[in-house]
Order: sequence, then C-alpha cells, then structure tokens
Amino acid sequence: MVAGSGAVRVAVLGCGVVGTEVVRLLTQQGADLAARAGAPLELVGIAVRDVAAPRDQVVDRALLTSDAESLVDGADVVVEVMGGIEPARGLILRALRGGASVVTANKELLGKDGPTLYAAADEAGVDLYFEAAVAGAIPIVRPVRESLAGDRVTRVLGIVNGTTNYVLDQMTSGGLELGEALAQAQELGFAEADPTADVEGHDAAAKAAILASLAFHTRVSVAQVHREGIMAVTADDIARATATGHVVKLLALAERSGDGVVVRVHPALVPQEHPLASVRGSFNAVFVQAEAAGELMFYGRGAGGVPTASAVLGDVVTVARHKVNGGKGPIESRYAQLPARPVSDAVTRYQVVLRVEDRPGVLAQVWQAVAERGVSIETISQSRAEDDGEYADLQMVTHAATDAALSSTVSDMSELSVVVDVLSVLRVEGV
Ligand SMILES: NC(=O)C1=CN([C@@H]2O[C@H](COP(=O)(O)OP(=O)(O)OC[C@H]3O[C@@H](n4cnc5c(N)ncnc54)[C@H](O)[C@@H]3O)[C@@H](O)[C@H]2O)C=CC1
Ligand SMILES: N[C@@H](CC=O)C(=O)O
Ligand code: NA
Repeated sequence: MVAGSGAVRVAVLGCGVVGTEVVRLLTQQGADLAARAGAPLELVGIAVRDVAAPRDQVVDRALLTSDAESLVDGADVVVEVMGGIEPARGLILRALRGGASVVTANKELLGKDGPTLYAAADEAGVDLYFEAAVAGAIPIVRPVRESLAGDRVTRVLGIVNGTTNYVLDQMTSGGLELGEALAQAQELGFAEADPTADVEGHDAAAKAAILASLAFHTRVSVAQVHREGIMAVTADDIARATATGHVVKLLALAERSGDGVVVRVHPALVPQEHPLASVRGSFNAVFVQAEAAGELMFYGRGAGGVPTASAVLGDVVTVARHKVNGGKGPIESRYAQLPARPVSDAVTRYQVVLRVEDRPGVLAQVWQAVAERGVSIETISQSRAEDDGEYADLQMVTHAATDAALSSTVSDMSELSVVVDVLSVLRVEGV
C-alpha cells in the first residue's frame, strides 16, 4: 500500500525513445491517470546516463539523475525502459526486493532471465508487468496471461518485430535495399539500440520465448528458440515471393508438438490472401489458437516510442491500483513444464529453388530424391535461368512434413550432380 501523501511515487529508468514518451504521458495525462489509479502518480525522478544531454522539453530537467539506485529506493513503482541486461537486471531486482512494483519493456532481459525476476516479485509480494515487451502497443501479454488462463492454447503465430516487418515491407513495396530500409527504421525509433538484435531475430526470439512461456505455462528461455533472421533474404527471394502470390515475413511460432513445444523464429513465405500478409510497416499481428476460444487475432503498432508508452502506462496504472487498493497481479505460471523440442520436430512446408542443368531426366532425379525422404511436392515449375542458357531454375513447394525430413531432402537434392546450386530455401506458413 502507498505510504505518506497517498501519491504513488513513480521512477523512470532510461529516457530514450520509449522513456521520453512515458514521461510525456505521465506529465500530460496526470489527472486522468490519477483518477484511474485511485491516487496521483508522482514522477519522482528519471535516471539517465548524462543529465546534461539535450532532451525533449517535456522532460523536467530537475527530475534527471544519474543515481538510479537511490531513485529506485525511493519509489513505489519503477518503470525500466533503459534496455539491456545490466544494470537493468540489478536495478529491477533491487526495486522488487525493496517492495516496489516494476513495469518493464525489456524483452531481452525477460527472455534470458525472466524466472529470476518473477521469483523476486513473487517473494516480495509485488508486481512485475511487461505488456510493452511483446508487440509494443498490442495487448497480448495480458490476454494470454489472464484472459486465456481458462483455456488451452495450442499455437501462437505472429509478426512480433516491427523493424524487420518495416524492412521487409520496404524491400517488397518500395524496392529498397535492406540497409537503407533499416536506417529508416532506426530513424523512426523502431529498432533496438543495436539493430542486429532485430535483423538477426534475437528480439523476435525473446518475444517468442515470453509468449511461449505464458501460453504453455512452461519456462522457455530465448536459448531454446530456433532463430533465423532476415539477413539472408534477398531481393530475388522477394521478387519470387511476389510472383508466386506470397509475401516474405519474419514469423514467430510457438506450438505444441507431441508432449512438448517447438518455438521458432524465421523468415517465411505467407500467401498474399492470409491476414498476416497485409500487416505492413512497423505493425505487428499475433494469432493465438486455443481449444475453446478458437482462433484470436491481435493487431496494432508493434514498435515506436508513443505506441509502446501506451502499453507501459497501462501497466503503470494497473500496478498503481494494486498499490492503492491492495491486491496483486498473476505470478509466473510454469506448472506444465513442457519440454522444448527442436525445430526438426516442427511440421512445415518448404519452397525450394534449385539451379539445375537444362537437360532431359533432371526433373525425374529431383523428384526421386524428394520421394526417398517421404516428402511430396505440391507444385513445381521450371524457368530458364536468366544468366545462362545451359541452366534452368526449378521452383517447388512441398506438402507439409517435419522440418527434419524437409531439410534432409534439400541436402540430398544439393548432392545431385545435375543440381548446380540451391538458390533459395524458405518455409511456407499460414497455408
Ligand atoms: N523502441 C521501441 O519501439 C520499443 C522498445 N522497447 C524496449 O524498451 C526499452 C527502451 O527502448 P528505447 O527507448 O527504444 O531505447 P533507447 O536506446 O532509445 O533508450 C534507452 C535509454 O536508456 C538510457 N540508458 C541506458 N543505460 C542506462 C543507464 N545505465 N542509466 C541510465 N540510463 C541508461 C540510454 O542512454 C537511452 O537514452 C528497451 O528494452 C527496448 O527493447 C519495447 C518495445 C518497443
Ligand atoms: N525493436 C523492436 C521494438 C519493439 O519491441 C521492434 O522493432 O519490434
Ligand atoms: Na504488447
């Protein structure tokens, strides 16, 4: 419960893209937030690296401090939006152990070491909320953690990284190079401080681990997530996708597989008519399949300071209400303890493009290599290779099979003497 004046003392750690917008909402919406929380939310300080650095004018410079520890010690609610592992982790633990509730947007930390933080919150009897950590403004953590607590989730599939969705979209519709589109995403405040976290899939993998943990009541760490980023996606992949009625998206998937779960992040072809194909720019979308609810879709802005601040403030109001009225949000639910299965167990489909010698009998050899692995082909087409009359390009899409069978098939095909090169291998999802 709140002591003294009755105001809830809020400390903000980090004043970058998200922190500045959190400060703006706390400052400009004070009266509404107080009415909703049941007490004024008093911004008691903002921890920054450099108190002298230029700031947006909404930031009251008198509140800036480089002493984050003292700030944490005097707060009822700590908002961590500095990112990274340390000192964020130490400060969050200090806050929780000192009796403050914590709101964080830090998926990297939750994906790596969430259980330590959940345990500290549980032991101290305070809240740890993190709606902003997955898919920005979209309410997805709370629906999965609370609204679906009475159901059995079977699959989570979505676009959970705004930067890579923006980049792939710009490559598809604007014809931009990856580097050029990434620079724009950085400028717009979508990218992580180190954008390799976005383009190499680490950010999406952390979010997938968080979602899988919540959906399956199981601890899933980022190390258990199969991860491929978008750096290998070429302009040719995108052109081929368009020609065959697909869009390339970086997907996060978490699904039950036998008695376990498979969690994976990778680029995939999505049919143009699938709702995920129309998720443009920095928007995100998550499909959740649950046994009783059926299919649910969550859509909205997945990145950017202002949308993310909305999710942060929603959590701040919730934990402040608990400080004012008593009560507490849910603790970590991990009773199911489903084992993490490798990506080789996932059932998917591949689109493979081979450069082959352009002579009779080639198709039969390729077909046989596929059949020997128990895989079957749904569509196959052949075109003359643009750069050399001796070769042809074979483009095929398989029926569903395990990732193990499909990758072995590609490996076998690449060994055939008639196969000159494997030009592209992409999974196909959402069919
Ligand atoms: N930008 C976005 O669209 C979203 C970001 N997030 C998460 O929100 C967090 C913040 O992200 P951004 O605001 O975009 O990053 P940012 O890099 O713009 O801001 C972080 C700020 O924290 C400060 N900081 C870092 N270490 C500090 C320390 N030891 N003491 C004091 N200040 C320190 C930095 O100087 C910087 O100003 C990250 O965890 C990020 O993953 C989550 C959802 C969306
Ligand atoms: N860098 C992240 C920010 C939000 O989580 C993204 O692009 O999605
Ligand atoms: Na969210």
